[in-house]
Amino acid sequence: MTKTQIHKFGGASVKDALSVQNLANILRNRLRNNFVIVVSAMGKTTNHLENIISLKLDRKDYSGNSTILKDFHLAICSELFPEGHVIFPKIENYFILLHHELNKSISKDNYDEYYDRIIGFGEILSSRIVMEYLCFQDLLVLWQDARELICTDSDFRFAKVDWERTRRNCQSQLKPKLEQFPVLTQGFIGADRAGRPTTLGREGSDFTAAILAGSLDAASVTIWKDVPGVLNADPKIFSGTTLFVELDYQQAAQMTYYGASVIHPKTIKPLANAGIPLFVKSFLDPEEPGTKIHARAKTESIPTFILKKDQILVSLKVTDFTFIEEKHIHQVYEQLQALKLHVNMLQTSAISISIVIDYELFKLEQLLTLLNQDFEIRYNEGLELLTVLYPNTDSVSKLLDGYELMLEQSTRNTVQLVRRLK
Ligand SMILES: Nc1ncnc2c1ncn2[C@@H]1O[C@H](COP(=O)(O)OP(=O)(O)O)[C@@H](O)[C@H]1O
Ligand SMILES: N[C@@H](CC(=O)OP(=O)(O)O)C(=O)O
Repeated sequence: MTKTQIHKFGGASVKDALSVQNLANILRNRLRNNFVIVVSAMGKTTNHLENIISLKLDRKDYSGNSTILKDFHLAICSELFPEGHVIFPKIENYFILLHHELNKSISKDNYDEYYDRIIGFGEILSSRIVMEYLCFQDLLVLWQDARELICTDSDFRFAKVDWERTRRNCQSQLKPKLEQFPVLTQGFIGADRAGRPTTLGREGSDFTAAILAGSLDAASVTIWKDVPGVLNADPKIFSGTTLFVELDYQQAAQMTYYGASVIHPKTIKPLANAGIPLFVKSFLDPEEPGTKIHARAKTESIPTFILKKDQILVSLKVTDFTFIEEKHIHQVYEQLQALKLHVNMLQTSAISISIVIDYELFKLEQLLTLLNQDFEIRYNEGLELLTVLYPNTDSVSKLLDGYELMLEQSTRNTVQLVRRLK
């Protein structure tokens, strides 16, 4: 029996009608049974849905934004399908459902659960359009709701996978279908044990592909991107980048840990555990080999640059004339964990702790409230965290031109700079 292949197409690869046609062309000679297609929301749909949610939270009118989103999807369908195709009433129905959900009440207390009920509409719309288009092109695929497969806890927006149940669902529900047909499903979304929609964290569709691969003992995962593969820096920010032909799991995981957004950070672990290779390929140049991430890769230690924007540097100073001790770090980390905030960089001195965190709605003010009894807190927003792996003098010297250095940390193989535009 042929082993399953998983192919994931992100927002950029389904951002308009031409992209969907390109996706169909990529799949035309590849589709077979035991083949799973995972798709994300089209283009920037998830960001648009996030805007709608925050308008709703602020009790502002979101109807114009929702009309724009509907027209965006209908316009793509108009280019892909003839008038009267079944997709048009389907899209209308999804937007009726979306409005029904949006009409429910939202507050800071139920924000995360509300968010997960709304945000997954992007993936549902996209997967339905892509599936109908493939079938319309005589490329028969079955549509599968990922919420029936990916079982999670109820930690809305950051749900953790229940691996055992997910594997059971994949083996009992998905595998029999796959033996006969290719199946198309959504990334990013799942459901808790009560069937309530959950999500795996922003940009989590790569992770979905890895979860399905692990649960189906797949042969490989391919994620299709708008870049030639994994490069030593984001080509949208840095010039003269170099393609990694191969990476081992550890090097790839390290890059994603520091913020190389080409692969979601949780993607590598399930694949490494099962020894499943990950291919990162360009949907613009599908016959090019891209990057292969696997256990026996010949790795290159070339300078690698990773930039994280929207960073906040928080400095917490003890107020009782003691020095920083383990208990202070423990206290800070406990509150960060409660707020689900991840520390991108930590530095301690005699009397203060400095942490660098991502900007997250409401979170900074909550952190300040939780810690301002015991610490004098200062913070700077709108910063960048630049990590250089395998640095050399040449590669680091120019990184501060035009920037003010706020914090620096180096090890033998890593330099991290927190910088602010002058
Ligand atoms: N080291 C890197 N190599 C290649 N691309 C990178 C790297 N770091 C960041 N990127 C960015 O990742 C983007 C692709 O990932 P992403 O936008 O998440 O794709 P999608 O949402 O379509 O799955 C590229 O367009 C590029 O700007
Ligand atoms: N659509 C979701 C999930 C995702 O993974 O998207 P993409 O594959 O386009 O990064 C998001 O934007 O967060």
